[in-house]
Amino acid sequence: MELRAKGLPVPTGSPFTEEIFELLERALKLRRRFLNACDPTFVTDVVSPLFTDLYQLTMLAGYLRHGLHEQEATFDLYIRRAPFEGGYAVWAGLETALSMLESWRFEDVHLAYLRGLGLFDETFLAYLRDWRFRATVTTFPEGRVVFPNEPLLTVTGALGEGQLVETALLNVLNFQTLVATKASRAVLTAANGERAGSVVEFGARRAQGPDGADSATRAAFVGGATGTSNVEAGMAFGIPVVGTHAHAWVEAFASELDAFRAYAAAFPNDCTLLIDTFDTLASGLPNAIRVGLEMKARGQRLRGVRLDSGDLAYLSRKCREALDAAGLADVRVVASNDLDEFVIDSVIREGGRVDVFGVGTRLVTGGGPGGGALGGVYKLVDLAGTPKMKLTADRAKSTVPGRKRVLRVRRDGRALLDVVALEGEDVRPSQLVTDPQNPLNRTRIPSNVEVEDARQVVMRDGQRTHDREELAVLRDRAANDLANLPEGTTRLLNPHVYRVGLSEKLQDLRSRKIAELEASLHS
Ligand SMILES: Nc1ncnc2c1ncn2[C@@H]1O[C@H](COP(=O)(O)OP(=O)(O)OP(=O)(O)O)[C@@H](O)[C@H]1O
Ligand SMILES: O=P(O)(O)OC[C@H]1O[C@H](OP(=O)(O)OP(=O)(O)O)[C@H](O)[C@@H]1O
Ligand SMILES: O=C(O)c1cccnc1
Repeated sequence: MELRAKGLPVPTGSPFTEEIFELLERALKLRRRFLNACDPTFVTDVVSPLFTDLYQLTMLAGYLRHGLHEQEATFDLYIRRAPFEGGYAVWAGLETALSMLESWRFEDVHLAYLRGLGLFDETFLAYLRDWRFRATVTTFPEGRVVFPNEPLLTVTGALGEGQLVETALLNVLNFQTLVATKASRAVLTAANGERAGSVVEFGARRAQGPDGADSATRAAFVGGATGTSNVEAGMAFGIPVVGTHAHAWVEAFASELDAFRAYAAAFPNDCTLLIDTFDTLASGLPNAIRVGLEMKARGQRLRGVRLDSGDLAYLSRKCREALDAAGLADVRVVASNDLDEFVIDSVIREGGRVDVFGVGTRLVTGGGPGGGALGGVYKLVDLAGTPKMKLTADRAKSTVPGRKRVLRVRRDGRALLDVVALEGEDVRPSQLVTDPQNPLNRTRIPSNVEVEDARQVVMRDGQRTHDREELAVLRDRAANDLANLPEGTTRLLNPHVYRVGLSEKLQDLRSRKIAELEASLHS
């Protein structure tokens, strides 16, 4: 039928009409703003306001029915643990999330689908038709280094608006923060080398779907990767695209030498040769050196050689020695093959001479111990001026009620600790702060420090309060923060635990609330 000609799948017996498919096409176009956090002109496929868990919609319909949807609610988004058993996280995905909040509208096609579920009445669907995100968002700037147990992002506005965006906010911010943090770990480790290496991201083929790949590329760049092999993300976000060639190129020619010469002829200004197709030291390296010298004689430069198997420390040293001895000291050694911060660390400790680390799978999937997913949560902490909290069996892990501010305490520019206080509360040196996970662990804010608000309002009435920030600004912010943490905070193994403390008033509120809830449970 005609609809098939449009390339859209038509389920057998589908109730969809031609008109609805027109609407679907329009909705798909609307989705295109989402990933495009840094270049509003770029068009890519994105998510709609149906990117939510069904229970957000059922709760919202229920709030509407009971007249609660307009009550002013405050939700805090936070993490309970730093990813990768590390000491920090790099806050990423904010621009993406804000683009989404700004653009979400329920189109006819969405409403038609929801109607078809048979769960919702027309009053609710009419409410959704006019639904806009008009709330206030307060958060850390993107790229900032952040810590567990502090509100990273706070939404204040109508209950019905704050509730609906939970799933998408968590999805975007959890994933990009995970990947940016992973990237920063590889980048900091690589930078410790004798010839400080850089990290480029090679993960598209192993990422969780195309949108996962694009988001991961963006986040990896915020975390300090210098380039990507993902061309779509390169275009969307203005990230430098980089690459070598694959084994297939070598296999496609009669010999490795022919393949190298052909690549050099095709890309004289950007030629990095993969030297492990047959035998790295006996064949790949000598052939690459031969081609490098031929290029040099033509006034060109072989840019690099890539190692993709074997002991990368040993082989990179051998490459460096042979390249230097041949007068090709400016040819860089690129390494890839299941890299992560731990392999990079090992290669460097063993005297490896790698200039560029191409990191794929373990970066874009945020894999490794303590990784896989970031467990950020989004909790209601105040409703119509009444602080709210959720109790857990382990009382110390219960949520922290109330509307808050977060302060970063620095000395000589270096971050020392973060204080979570009540909104409007004055925070000064020498005040006591309490560990959110252990009320017995208290400390005083030191003297001779600067105390600054760590978060700012980035969206008011659903509109951004600032222009979009360039990706390069976010990345510089992350690099600068990472360089100004207490010693040991970025260590891979058993890092220093950066202190986050609750102010006295906030701790009092939390204790009172726990006592109240416990009393009501036992009455
Ligand atoms: N010096 C090193 N220290 C620690 N790990 C290393 C070092 N060199 C390489 N590795 C890692 O060792 C693992 C095994 O690499 P190796 O090339 O031997 O096997 P492979 O991955 O099966 O090879 P291939 O990709 O050719 O199938 C890879 O994850 C690689 O990142
Ligand atoms: O190892 P990653 O960190 O994911 O980096 C990307 C990998 O992708 C390519 O390999 P390819 O997909 O061709 O397979 P391979 O593992 O057999 O080399 C490349 O040669 C890297 O090894
Ligand atoms: O350009 C490369 O070398 C590359 C790209 C993707 C994956 N692995 C390697």
